[in-house]
Amino acid sequence: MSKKRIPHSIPISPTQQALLSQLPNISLVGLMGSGKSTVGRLLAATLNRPFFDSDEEIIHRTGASIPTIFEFEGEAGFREREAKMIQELSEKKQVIIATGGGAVLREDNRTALKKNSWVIYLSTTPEKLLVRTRFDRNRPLLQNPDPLGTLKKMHEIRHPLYSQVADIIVTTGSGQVVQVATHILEALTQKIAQAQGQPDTH
Ligand SMILES: Nc1ncnc2c1ncn2[C@@H]1O[C@H](COP(=O)(O)OP(=O)(O)O)[C@@H](O)[C@H]1O
Ligand SMILES: O=C(O)C1=C[C@@H](OP(=O)(O)O)[C@@H](O)[C@H](O)C1
Ligand SMILES: [Mg+2]
Repeated sequence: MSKKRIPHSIPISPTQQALLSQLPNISLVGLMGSGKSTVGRLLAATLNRPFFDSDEEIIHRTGASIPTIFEFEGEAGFREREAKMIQELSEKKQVIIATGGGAVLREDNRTALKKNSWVIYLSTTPEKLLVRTRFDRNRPLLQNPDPLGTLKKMHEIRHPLYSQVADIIVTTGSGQVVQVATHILEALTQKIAQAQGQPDTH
């Protein structure tokens, strides 16, 4: 798969920047490979906000990789660490948060995310997700003989939870990372302008 160059940030107008600066936290949810980490980083750079990736924070705190945590503590141990991290990150102000794909499984996590965030669900087909994740050994739940079947099952279970928690649903279909982030910025601008009873700034 050819690696597309992802820019550091997306140019936006000062008016849009000012409008978007009024938003609370922005949290990204969705299945593995939907782009939460990649798109989240780009949004954060564009909006000049700190970026926190739940998985990366866990790795940083424990000094262990996600596969190692799964190996020694099982999925249950990882979910405990994840829940603590989601609670902690949710308390921050004006940040961008990329969650792990399974964060929505716990009601407490969903409540925490909703409390201070506008939540964005990056929705993609299991087939597309497989293409994006198939050579990545860092997702222990997909290291089995039927990762597509796993992604389909996860989609079935989690899609209602992602949808339930989301303020904005973005179907990332064939759109590349920059297009997805641009679309999110437009959707956020429209939504905040609406909330304030102002016309859109485009
Ligand atoms: N919209 C997209 N189009 C193409 N590739 C994408 C898109 N979103 C993410 N990717 C790629 O898919 C892989 C997984 O993305 P990542 O951000 O780690 O997903 P997540 O954090 O949701 O698991 C990365 O290589 C990333 O560059
Ligand atoms: O969907 C999941 O259950 C998981 C998703 C991963 O994060 P990404 O969604 O960023 O890949 C990571 O938290 C862990 O491997 C479990
Ligand atoms: Mg991620």
